[in-house]
Amino acid sequence: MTTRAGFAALIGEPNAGKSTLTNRMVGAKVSIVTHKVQTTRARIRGVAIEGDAQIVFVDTPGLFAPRRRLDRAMVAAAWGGAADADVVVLLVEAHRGLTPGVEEILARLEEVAGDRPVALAINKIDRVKAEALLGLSKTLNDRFDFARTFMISAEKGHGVEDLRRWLAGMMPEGPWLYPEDQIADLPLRMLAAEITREKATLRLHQELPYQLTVESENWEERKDGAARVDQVIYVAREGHKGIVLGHRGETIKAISQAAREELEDFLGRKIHLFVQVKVRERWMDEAERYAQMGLDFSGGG
Ligand SMILES: Nc1nc2c(ncn2[C@@H]2O[C@H](COP(=O)(O)OP(=O)(O)OP(=O)(O)O)[C@@H](O)[C@H]2O)c(=O)[nH]1
Repeated sequence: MTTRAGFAALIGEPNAGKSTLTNRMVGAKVSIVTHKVQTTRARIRGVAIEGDAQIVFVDTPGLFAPRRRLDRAMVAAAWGGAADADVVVLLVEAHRGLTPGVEEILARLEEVAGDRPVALAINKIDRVKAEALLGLSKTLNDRFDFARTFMISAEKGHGVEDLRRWLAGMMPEGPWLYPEDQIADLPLRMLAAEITREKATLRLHQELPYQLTVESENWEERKDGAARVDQVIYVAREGHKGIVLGHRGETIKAISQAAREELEDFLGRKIHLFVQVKVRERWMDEAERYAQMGLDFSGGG
């Protein structure tokens, strides 16, 4: 069987319905969390499976109205995410139409999308009359050469299947990017890995900033509502292991404690976090592989 896999970037103004749509396409579990994650830093919203295709929805955090410096960096990352994707979906709210915010996106869409196909999804069609929809579709299609236009209601589910099927067909042929049993909590794993990486970087005072990666290898839901998370901090050399461990393991203890606290705070639930250190000399290759997928775990910027 030929499999397909790739990345789809969802862009749109705040409130356009990106989370609700992801929810619909991916399954209920991740959405609650990814919605929160979306406002911060994770780059994957969720993974959908449609027939033999795997569609990875890439996040575009804080795409609009940058206020602080950090936000500007996030905006750049957001557009970067769109540029790395195989296909871009622009979500526009049916009842709001061509707002200044949508104008702003359209102005940069060509530059960002390059030769990648861009689909238009007019969302919240349950809020307007059919006549209004046709007018809006025409207005928007006059402004940009969309590969397809979908009329959807992410909330009610109308048109979502069509969109997902189309996206699946747009994915390049290739092996699936994530094992099926991991996709439900992938955004959680990534978030947890990013937090630990950040704590390690802070703690190590730039000693090994570009030379460690963090992976959440196991995420286990417990009956009592807590989760057990097993992570590995990978370093490039044997000698680096001691630096991360610290005297009598004090450094890694401090790192995992800080990471656990932030993760618990963020998710509002109890987390049992176990962090190990391992050597992986070829991690640079891995970092490159992730970069090709539009991800950046290396922190090397
Ligand atoms: N009536 C209607 N409401 C919708 C539809 N899709 C989303 N909404 C609502 O629109 C609001 C925003 O939806 P979200 O999915 O959170 O939007 P978002 O684009 O992820 O928002 P940000 O994360 O702030 O960028 C929520 O109250 C949704 O319930 C739809 O098809 N119809």
